Amino acid sequence: MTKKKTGDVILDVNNISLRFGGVKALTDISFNVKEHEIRSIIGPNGAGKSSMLNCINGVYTPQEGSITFRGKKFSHMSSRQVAEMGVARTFQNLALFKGMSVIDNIMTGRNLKIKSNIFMQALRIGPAEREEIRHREFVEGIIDFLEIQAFRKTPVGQLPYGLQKRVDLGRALAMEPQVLLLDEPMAGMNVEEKQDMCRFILDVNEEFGTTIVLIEHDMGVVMDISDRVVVLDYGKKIGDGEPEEVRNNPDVISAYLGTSH
Ligand SMILES: Nc1ncnc2c1ncn2[C@@H]1O[C@H](COP(=O)(O)OP(=O)(O)OP(=O)(O)O)[C@@H](O)[C@H]1O
Repeated sequence: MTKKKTGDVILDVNNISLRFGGVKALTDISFNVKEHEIRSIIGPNGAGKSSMLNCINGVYTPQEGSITFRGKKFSHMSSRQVAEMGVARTFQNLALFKGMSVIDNIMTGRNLKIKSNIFMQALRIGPAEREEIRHREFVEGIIDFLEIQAFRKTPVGQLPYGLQKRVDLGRALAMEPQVLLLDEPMAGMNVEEKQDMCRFILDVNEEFGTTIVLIEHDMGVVMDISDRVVVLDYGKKIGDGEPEEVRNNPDVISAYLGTSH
């Protein structure tokens, strides 16, 4: 297999520590993510993976450390500011509007891009109407890409779980992100749904050049699609490298087998 070409560092996590009262969720974590890379974060339950993602996208503010995005360093940033910088996220527990249609859910991902004010949008006048048409066309493109045309008007709550996860991915893609954070995109899926999701993640990465940071428990998937993997255990980094390197790391093996605790 030819080695994929990745670019410069787009996201640099520097010495992040995060505590909740007495619980050390993350201790002095550093790693970087390169442009166009699929970078996975793995680790046993409670290792700190979601906390790490929450620090990157501004949900949690770490007590120590900083995150540099395209050379711009920040230690406190709101989720909105992070989104405006081109970082989108999907959620472990879906954050969709169950009563709304697929198309309307994906449209919510365009919110940051909508320029006309609420008054103009409500009346659908002039530029607001043209803008809405442009955004809807963009969203239709995502619906085609994710092969969910048949469900465009279906309320999301009526779809099987695997398709709801796909809609969540569509909502994140509607933001046209440079970096996409995926929190367990395949959790709870059957084998076929996992294969589909894998294909979409690879296509997003290859066709749009989107950098992907992935949390996933399925080791087969992680080892198959990741360029590099960072491993956390009890909030500490115990491994970092290409899949083969990580797979053979004795600390990683013992963390997964439970022999180190
Ligand atoms: N909001 C919170 N308040 C208090 N403790 C928290 C909070 N979020 C996470 N923690 C704790 O921080 C540690 C890391 O949790 P986190 O959810 O980041 O791990 P994880 O690797 O994503 O786990 P899982 O694979 O089970 O989703 C755990 O001990 C957890 O209980």
